[in-house]
Amino acid sequence: MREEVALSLSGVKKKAGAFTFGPIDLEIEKGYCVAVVGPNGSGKSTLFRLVQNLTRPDAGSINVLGLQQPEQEVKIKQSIGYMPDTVFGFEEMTAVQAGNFSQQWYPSWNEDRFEELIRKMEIDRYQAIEKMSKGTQQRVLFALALARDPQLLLLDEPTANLDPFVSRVMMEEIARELEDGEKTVVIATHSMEEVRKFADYVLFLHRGKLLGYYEKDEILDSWKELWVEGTAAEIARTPGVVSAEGKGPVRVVTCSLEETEQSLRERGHTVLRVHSLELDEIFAELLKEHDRGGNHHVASSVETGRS
Ligand SMILES: Nc1ncnc2c1ncn2[C@@H]1O[C@H](COP(=O)(O)OP(=O)(O)OP(=O)(O)O)[C@@H](O)[C@H]1O
Repeated sequence: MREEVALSLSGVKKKAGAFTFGPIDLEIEKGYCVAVVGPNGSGKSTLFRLVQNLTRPDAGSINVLGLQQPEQEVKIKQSIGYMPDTVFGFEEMTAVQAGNFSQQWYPSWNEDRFEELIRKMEIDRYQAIEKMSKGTQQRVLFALALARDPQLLLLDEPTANLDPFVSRVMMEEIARELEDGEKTVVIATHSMEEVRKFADYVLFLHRGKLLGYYEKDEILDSWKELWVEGTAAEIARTPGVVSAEGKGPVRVVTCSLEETEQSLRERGHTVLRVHSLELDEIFAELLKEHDRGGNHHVASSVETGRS
């Protein structure tokens, strides 16, 4: 049976000055955590803004939890807990005032949860948000997003400016949100620790384009670094090989370990060692490949679904 879709983008495109987002086709299933990773300016925040109709697309359609943008924008907003990367709209309020303001708009608002988060995040209840440090403002945004008890949480670099202690508390709270598998959580992040800890899927963005949408465990299992006897030129043509560099032994990066190993063996190459790659190393390889003009992993990876 087809799993329910939390978020679907079809042919979505947005031009903003010199930057073009998309066109992007994407489906995120309900109940999973997706990490959106990409260099500065790759379009992570733009994606979040498009989903909420804070930015209007030039083309394409966006569906959130079965509701269509922009026709059902209000219902969509009520189902989303959005933590933006900066405060906007209620800077003069205190955290408590911002909470009171929010609960008028969000029927699922959970005041007990808000109070709990204020306490755990050590937020000053009576200080104006504009007077708070950047990190404390982030804590408020986080508490406001989670207290909405949303079906879809969009977190834009949640721990970016936080000290390690609060960062840890926040990560525990994110883990708690994911516990019952009911919520869909999308996190834009530069933190590979967050990706490792939470993500079921990883969505790679680069210059507004989708470089790939992968199941995290699958990408970690299939992308490997091999050290192989032979020459880079002959090994480069092996199925699955993304790059082959150096001489005796050759450093090979594959996106399809089994296929590459089998093919190398059949052609008489000895694989000396196989190493795991970190997600940021895989991303760097994807970027290099994209810049070389090859993006043959993208189409298949976007279709990759949970079995
Ligand atoms: N309102 C706007 N008008 C014009 N350009 C914009 C606007 N908002 C964003 N951009 C541009 O869109 C591009 C993508 O920005 P976006 O904030 O989505 O990237 P990001 O991946 O979230 O970056 P970061 O990791 O730095 O947060 C950038 O080139 C940015 O300058």
